[in-house]
Amino acid sequence: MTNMKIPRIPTLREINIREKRVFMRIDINVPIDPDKGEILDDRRIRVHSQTIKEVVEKYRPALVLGSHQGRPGEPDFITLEKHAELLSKYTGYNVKFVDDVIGPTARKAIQELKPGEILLLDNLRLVSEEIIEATPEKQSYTIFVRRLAPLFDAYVNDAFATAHRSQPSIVGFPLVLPSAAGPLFEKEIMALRRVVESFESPRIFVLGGTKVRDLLRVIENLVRNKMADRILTTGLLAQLFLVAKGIGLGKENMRYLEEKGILPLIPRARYILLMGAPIETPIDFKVLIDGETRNVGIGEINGKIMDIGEQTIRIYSEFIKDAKIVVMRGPAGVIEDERFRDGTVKLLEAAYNSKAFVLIGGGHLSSMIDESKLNEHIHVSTGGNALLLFLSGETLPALKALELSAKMFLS
Ligand SMILES: Nc1ncnc2c1ncn2[C@@H]1O[C@H](COP(=O)(O)OP(=O)(O)OP(=O)(O)O)[C@@H](O)[C@H]1O
Ligand SMILES: O=C(O)[C@H](O)COP(=O)(O)O
Repeated sequence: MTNMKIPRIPTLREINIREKRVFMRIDINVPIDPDKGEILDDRRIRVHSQTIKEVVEKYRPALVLGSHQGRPGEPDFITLEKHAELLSKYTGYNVKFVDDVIGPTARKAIQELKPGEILLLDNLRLVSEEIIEATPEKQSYTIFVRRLAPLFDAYVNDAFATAHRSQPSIVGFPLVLPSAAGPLFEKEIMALRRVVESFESPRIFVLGGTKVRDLLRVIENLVRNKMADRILTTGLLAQLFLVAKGIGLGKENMRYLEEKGILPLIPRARYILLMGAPIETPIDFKVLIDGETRNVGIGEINGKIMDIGEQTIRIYSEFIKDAKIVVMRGPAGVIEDERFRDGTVKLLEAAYNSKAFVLIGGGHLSSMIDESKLNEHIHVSTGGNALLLFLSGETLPALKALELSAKMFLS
């Protein structure tokens, strides 16, 4: 158990959105094929569609949806036309789309929306202010918020997966509009209580993917709050810790880590190890060399590391099987290529078969779940790093902003 307390946040039962004009922040940031620009997995869109449908049927708001997709400069930074088509398919409503966010076209579309209708704005990160992190107070003065807030009666945050970003669409609106957490957000917080308020151990965290900077912050919190018995590393995080341990990964992998801006994090990773963090690293990898895949031990790495190896899968699976709490975020390998999905799939299988309470987070990782294997011991979060930062003891900016909003509009 940790000394964390989960703040009370306003829900839809506490604000009036019936037939009102509502801005609902969702997170339909989904994995995108870097070459074709196609949506690789629409799980987040399906999950949000269910909630959107419930809200529209229950309250008939004129509902304006906003989400980001990717980050400027990355291949997955695209506009949201395809997202709107899938939202229409899964909600059964004709979800209108406007290729604008705060300009005159968007504002006109918002003002013309009628109760029971749904409009999706374009990628919120097309507005430069949206990629800047600042306090809720500062964000409430952005052009973004000042342009759109006057058009709405209320704001709903259903984007748990972006709750760790102190960006205008997450923390700016709650200070100027009556606000609440959406149904999905509320459900995520209930699941997290199970992990935070339990004594059960061993508590295993399986951390992978590429958002290494975010993950180091999580690990530092986990160590400080004694939240983890073991941290099993995969993805680029595993490579960083191996380098921090002084294990050579070969030129090709070092060059890749440099391109991804990961090498400057080596001292921080070394410090985490010196602090005695329970970090486990792979003992073998699946590599790509001259177009062939091979399983190699960490003493003999050549070729490009693409997934964790067979021995590591076996050892990590044992830890997962014997755990009481398992938290997983980020894939173990380059899952866009089916040759490198074994690590991710096998660790997920260990989680399905474990007696532990399992929390699975992250867009790419969630896209690999076999939904037929899920059971009541498994909560699939829409959040990736938001989930982890919360679990590791950080106050999520979105929760702080909703708490401030409740004090201003609901007390
Ligand atoms: N060894 C590896 N080398 C290069 N890329 C890797 C490796 N292992 C995993 N990846 C990449 O990690 C990416 C996903 O990382 P990310 O941190 O975004 O995970 P996620 O599950 O989407 O979490 P979130 O939802 O928080 O983004 C995939 O695009 C995958 O190709
Ligand atoms: O996938 C996620 O973690 C959320 O959508 C946040 O995305 P970001 O890391 O680009 O802010």
